[in-house]
Amino acid sequence: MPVGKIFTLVFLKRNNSVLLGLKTRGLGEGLWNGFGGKVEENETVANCARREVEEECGVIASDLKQIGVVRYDLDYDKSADVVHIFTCSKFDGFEKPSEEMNPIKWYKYTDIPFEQMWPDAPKWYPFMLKDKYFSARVIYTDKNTIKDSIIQEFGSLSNALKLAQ
Ligand SMILES: CNc1ncnc2c1ncn2[C@@H]1O[C@H](COP(=O)(O)OP(=O)(O)OP(=O)(O)O)[C@@H](O)[C@H]1O
Repeated sequence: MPVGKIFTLVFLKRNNSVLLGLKTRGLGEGLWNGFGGKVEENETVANCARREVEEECGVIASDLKQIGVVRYDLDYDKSADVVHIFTCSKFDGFEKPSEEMNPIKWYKYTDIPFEQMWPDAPKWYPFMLKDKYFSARVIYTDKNTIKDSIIQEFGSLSNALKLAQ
């Protein structure tokens, strides 16, 4: 399947909590998620991650670390979307809601609202929360139904990223 859209998704971390926002519009509306969006033309993946965090929750990320990638094979539109996953535990400024993510809330790692999130989140969040390099592949038959998924942990980012190609 050819790769279609490329996204970033960033998780800010503090004291065993992760910052999530409720998406107010578009893709994933009404679901809690990290901060991110489509990589624009002539933009690196890391720059997109930094830009989206600032746009969506007002902080400047200073130690963004890519830890994995999730590849979505969408049977219904015959393309694969790729989401590059980052964590960040140092940032400047105070987090605040935005037009796209409102409200925002720090969730304890043990208290993540999976019932109001994308259905694949529980499969790979455990790796993200522990900052383990991973890649995940999720096959959707329609927008709400996962046909199959494979998650693998890696010793290095470069190996984890092979799935994104
Ligand atoms: C089955 N497919 C998918 N499953 C789970 N999550 C998906 C996804 N496809 C996209 N995502 C998430 O959606 C976020 C923002 O997407 P989105 O609002 O479209 O990006 P962006 O802010 O650039 O949009 P605007 O053009 O500004 O509205 C993006 O970080 C990513 O976490």
